[in-house]
Amino acid sequence: MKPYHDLLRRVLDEGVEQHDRTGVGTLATFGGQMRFDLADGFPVVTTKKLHLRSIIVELLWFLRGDTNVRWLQERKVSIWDEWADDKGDLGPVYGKQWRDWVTADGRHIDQIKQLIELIKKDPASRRQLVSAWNPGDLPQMALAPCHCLFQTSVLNGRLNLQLYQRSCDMFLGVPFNIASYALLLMMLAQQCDLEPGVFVWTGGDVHIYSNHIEQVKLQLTREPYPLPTMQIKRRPASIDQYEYEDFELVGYQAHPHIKGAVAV
Ligand SMILES: Nc1nc(=O)c2c([nH]1)NC[C@@H]1CN(c3ccc(C(=O)N[C@@H](CCC(=O)O)C(=O)O)cc3)CN21
Ligand SMILES: O=c1ccn([C@H]2C[C@H](O)[C@@H](COP(=O)(O)O)O2)c(=O)[nH]1
Repeated sequence: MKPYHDLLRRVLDEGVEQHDRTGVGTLATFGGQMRFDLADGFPVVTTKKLHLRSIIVELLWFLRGDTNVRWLQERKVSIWDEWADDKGDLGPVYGKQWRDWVTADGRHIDQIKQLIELIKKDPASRRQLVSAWNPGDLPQMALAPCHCLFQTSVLNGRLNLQLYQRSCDMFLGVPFNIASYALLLMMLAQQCDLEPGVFVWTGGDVHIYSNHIEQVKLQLTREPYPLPTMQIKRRPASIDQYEYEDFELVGYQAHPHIKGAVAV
């Protein structure tokens, strides 16, 4: 996870103080990139223990097309609670845009299904994109999408994926986002009979919240462990049929968890 530590260090060293929407305040830089070759192991932070169950359940929730937190809460995942209304709704966030984007002329587009069909039919296509950024729907969303666009590419029988994340909470959100998209890449590759390749993470406003600075400094004193491997124990018939029990992270060695408050 050297790219992650290097970027944390860069934000600490070069970040400028910024007053942000939440009122907490950040150290911010603009533009950053990290590359993780899945052949080198599964990219999960080892300098603090990550709660991988929340990450897997959240990804399955996106893929269900779900935008209500009840399904997450039934599985003891509370990371979206602060943004939900009293019915548990978040508005047309990721799940809606990925699985049921509604066009101006009333068509319903399943971007994930179309992506898989396109990768299989035309692996050389340079149009393998999924967007959660739907300007018409933004006012109804509880939070504008942070991981807003991703593209895949097939080279030498390997599926690569690049994410564009417009706003990046380096201490809390980004470790979740890296692991989540690495897992999505593995699932897409499995469904398309390809090997997982490189995950490229590209960030816009890359920041550390002022109440995470001490945690980040502690984290950077720790020596990373070798990366674990992620095993998908069966090949479900479609992207809709993965379950939490299908995933096993093997050999995850990590330093103790470090707590940090989420800025709402
Ligand atoms: N400020 C902010 N940062 C984010 O990362 C973020 C948001 N807001 N809003 C929407 C989602 C929700 N996400 C979250 C929210 C909370 C945690 C969090 O508290 N993580 C704890 C463990 C919590 C758990 O697994 O139950 C951690 O220590 O990583 C992580 C991502 C990512 N997003
Ligand atoms: O997956 C996610 C979701 C959210 N974040 C962070 C990035 C920002 O700190 C906030 C969003 O605030 P905006 O004012 O809408 O930019 O949440 C993340 O890192 N990853």
